[in-house]
Amino acid sequence: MHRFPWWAAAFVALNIAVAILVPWLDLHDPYAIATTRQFEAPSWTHPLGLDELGRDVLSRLLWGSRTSLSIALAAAAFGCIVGVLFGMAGGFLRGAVETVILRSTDALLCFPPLLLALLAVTLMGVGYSTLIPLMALVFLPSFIRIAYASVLSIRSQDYVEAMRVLGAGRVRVLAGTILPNIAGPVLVQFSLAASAAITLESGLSFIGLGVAPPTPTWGGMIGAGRGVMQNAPLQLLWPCLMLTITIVSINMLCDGLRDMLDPQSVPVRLTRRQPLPAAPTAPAMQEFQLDGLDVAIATPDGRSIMPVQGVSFAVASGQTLALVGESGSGKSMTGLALTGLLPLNAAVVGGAAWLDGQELLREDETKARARRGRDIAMIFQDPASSLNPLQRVGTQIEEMLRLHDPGDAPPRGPRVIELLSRVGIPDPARRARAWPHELSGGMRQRVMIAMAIANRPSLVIADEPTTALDVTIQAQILELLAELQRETGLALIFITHNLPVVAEMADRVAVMYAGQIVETGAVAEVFADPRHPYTRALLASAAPPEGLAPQGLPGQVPAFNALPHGCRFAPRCGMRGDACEAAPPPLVDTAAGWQSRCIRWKELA
Ligand SMILES: Nc1ncnc2c1ncn2[C@@H]1O[C@H](COP(=O)(O)OP(=O)(O)OP(=O)(O)O)[C@@H](O)[C@H]1O
Repeated sequence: MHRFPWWAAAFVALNIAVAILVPWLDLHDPYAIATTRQFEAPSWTHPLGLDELGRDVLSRLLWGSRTSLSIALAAAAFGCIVGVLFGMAGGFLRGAVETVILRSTDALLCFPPLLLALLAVTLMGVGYSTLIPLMALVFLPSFIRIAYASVLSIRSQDYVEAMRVLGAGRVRVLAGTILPNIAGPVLVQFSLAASAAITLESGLSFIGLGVAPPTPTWGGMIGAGRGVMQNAPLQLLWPCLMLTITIVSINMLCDGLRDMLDPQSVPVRLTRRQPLPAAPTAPAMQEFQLDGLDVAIATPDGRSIMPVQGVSFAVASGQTLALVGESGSGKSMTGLALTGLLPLNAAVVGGAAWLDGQELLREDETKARARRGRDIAMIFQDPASSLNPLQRVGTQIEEMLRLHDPGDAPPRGPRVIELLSRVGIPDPARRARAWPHELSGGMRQRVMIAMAIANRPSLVIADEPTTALDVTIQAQILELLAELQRETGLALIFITHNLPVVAEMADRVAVMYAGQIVETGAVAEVFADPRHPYTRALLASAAPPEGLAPQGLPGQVPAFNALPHGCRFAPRCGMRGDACEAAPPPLVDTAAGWQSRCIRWKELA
């Protein structure tokens, strides 16, 4: 669960309420002087005692919060609203508007805040009407910069473009789509500005440039307390304490609000229930073997779901295992669990995996990191976002080599060119110096493959590696993967939705449904005679018999927090019977190396 900082919110709310209601509170007069009662100790009548002029400290502290908070919050809010408006306009409209706004911001930044304060006070005198616009001006550039940079980074995102394609006007796109998406950094900046404004106001009051005495302010109280701190340290303690707690609370509150606005900002961490039990002895039958993998994900309501449950398979050296299934069936989570790259809110909670006889799931992060890219490599779906846009492709491949062979290795340039040439990139010496954006999608995926095989891994996990490419390029990339596999003998786990491709290039297939394997076996056998109704339905929707249109599969994959008690596929299955809904079916052997999770598989054959 996102932990909202309730205590911080309560403190800020209380502080603001006191600042507003202080004239109506039953407090001593903060200006009433009693020179004979200087520094009187705390008592029931004066809970925080009296100050150097015999004035009630509690009353001055609470009246001080009215002064300090009103100036700080008004200045930060004013700077925030104006700064965000200008920053968004500059980032969205670009051109002359952008130039004028940015150059004016630069000019403002040339004035040191203290110098600006001295100038303003000299010209306009001390007081609210000077401090609020002055501080707003000091914080304005930071808001303009934050809003401008955030808008620049998201203005070309697909979801912003989609709003424009749908016909939304500029104001609507700015207010409805861009503003909520830049709210996180703006809120953080607001908390910093509000805290800085409280400190600045206190600092100015401390040196006599803020609100004029005898008006109570925290800075004024700190200034007075400093002079007597040897004899009456409490005079300094109370305003400092108030200042510190207020600043910490405002920062925590703004961080909490940012997390609430952005569901992705702090993923819910899964509380690791127990460490994994010791792994059974390595079966070491195949290059790679996975046994009973369970992955749990924490949900925002504080519970957890199991998007991968009891998944087992093996891949021999030089073989390809295809993981297929509808979207959300747990294929990618399985791949990420094997590489130790699960999101923060997910964890492996059961099972064991062996690669070359070494158990992977119990390794600490240092070992797992050393293994990634060396023994296990992963190829992702979209080469455009997998390559670093700011590094030449040759440098990125070199980096991959250096990561696993640091130190005085022989020059890596020739190996980079050899790798580029091996993945079919023409003129590799020149292409090594290209930026990712200068290459086509197919070329970029070839570069990703070159990076994946650079350290000669034993296992490659390719997660829909051709989905982002056009059909002709898809065929070339698949052919390249098959060739490399023949050459190097690597074991390949191929995650895909494309069943004809599976038929073409995989040796074995594991069909996943709602987090479980429902059928697994040799591709030729499973595709010719599927022994689970889900496999049959998938095949019918992908490659229908001659002359028939593809048949869709009615219904939806069940949500992981509302799984059926019995067979997970039963609600969509034309063959379901009472027994199917009564208990979860086990994965049973239907022949050697061929398993199905259907209790009626014989009727299918
Ligand atoms: N970061 C996350 N936080 C919460 N739930 C997640 C997260 N990532 C994945 N899931 C959930 O885990 C389940 C399995 O997701 P996974 O990405 O493994 O599916 P998939 O079979 O690879 O789907 P696709 O083919 O669309 O990539 C899905 O229901 C998804 O909603």
